[in-house]
Amino acid sequence: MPSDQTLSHPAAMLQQARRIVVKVGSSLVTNEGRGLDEQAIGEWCRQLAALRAEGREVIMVSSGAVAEGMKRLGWQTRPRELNELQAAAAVGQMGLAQMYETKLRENGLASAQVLLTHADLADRERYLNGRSTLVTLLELGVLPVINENDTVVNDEIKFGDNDTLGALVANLVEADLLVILTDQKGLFSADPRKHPDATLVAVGQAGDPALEAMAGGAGSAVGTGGMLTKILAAKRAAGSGASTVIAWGREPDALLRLVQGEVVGTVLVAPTQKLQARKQWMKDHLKLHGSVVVDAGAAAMLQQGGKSLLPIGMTEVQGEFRRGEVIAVRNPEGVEIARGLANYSSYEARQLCRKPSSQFEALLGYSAEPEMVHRDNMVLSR
Ligand SMILES: Nc1ncnc2c1ncn2[C@@H]1O[C@H](COP(=O)(O)OP(=O)(O)O)[C@@H](O)[C@H]1O
Ligand SMILES: N[C@@H](CCC(=O)OP(=O)(O)O)C(=O)O
Repeated sequence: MPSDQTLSHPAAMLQQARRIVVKVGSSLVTNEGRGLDEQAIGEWCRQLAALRAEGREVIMVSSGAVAEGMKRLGWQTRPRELNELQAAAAVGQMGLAQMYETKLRENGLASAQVLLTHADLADRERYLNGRSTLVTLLELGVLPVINENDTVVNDEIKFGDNDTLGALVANLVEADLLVILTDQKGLFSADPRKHPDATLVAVGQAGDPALEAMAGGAGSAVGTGGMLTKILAAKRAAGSGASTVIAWGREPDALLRLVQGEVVGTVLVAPTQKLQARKQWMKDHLKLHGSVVVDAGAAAMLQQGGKSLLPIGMTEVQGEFRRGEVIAVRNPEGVEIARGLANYSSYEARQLCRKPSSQFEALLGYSAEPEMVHRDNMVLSR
């Protein structure tokens, strides 16, 4: 549970956020459907560059492809046919990517376009691939700009829900903070478009069912998820220990003020810390598929050194598993000391036992990660 201290004073949590996912909705990005809002995108990119300069890692999740595509195709009303929505998304995504690339470059940042589907993140192997690509981009100082891959899926444009994608990305990279920028100042006690006397919620606990009751559907013609998907996204993000902020996208310096500890909009604090959340997730969601036995040196590196497991320390591979499945790591006595996601299948792992990474390419025919289980995907057993 967040301490009462964090709930009443979330400043320290905001200041300490190192890895941040920022999501902006269609209505903001496209000026309520009137076309890409160059000034607003430029403003966010300026702030993102400032966050990077402070050493924080940032990922942008941006909607707006359908709305921009409709404008480019001269469509006044949102089509009902899914294939037309998908076509509009394909047209609009070109403009969206181009605009972010230009504005980020103006602020000295390299960018990358990443199009994802929910199914990509549900599949264990693709999850690892997606995670490793995003983490590599962050390490390279490149800012990933993510949207749904609308060409091949249509659930998202049907339900219009990039808020969920933002939360899934926060889960994927184990972000500290998810910031959802929208066209309202935050979560109000009721939809402010219908209830002008509604009051702004400053701080709450992610996952609190009372918040869901306050949230209504979308208020604009281009936004689709409304506040409920944002509240549910906060709950989902909290599953990996990320807190969520819902704030107005045109609030001056919103991102910069947040990381200085100011409560801007609505701050929904995650009830569990990242490490606890990761342990819980491994326990709840994943079935154990096999084990690797390691030598005493490797066991010590894991238990005391805080290191990843390298194949050179492995002595035996037990059971059959695929890349991305959960395996146990056992010490020479057979006692489980850790659990984590395997970077290699059991077939590959048997070839890599006791081998240094310099030989992986010759043994497997391709070069891949030096670790059998990366530290970020591992929890120590007690
Ligand atoms: N309790 C609430 N507080 C604030 N906004 C709400 C609430 N309930 C519903 N809304 C509506 O949600 C809209 C934001 O969602 P949406 O239009 O999907 O935006 P976006 O494109 O940013 O995802 C607001 O314009 C507002 O009308
Ligand atoms: N991925 C699509 C739709 C996503 C969407 O509508 O989300 P949102 O505006 O955040 O509620 C797009 O870029 O238009």
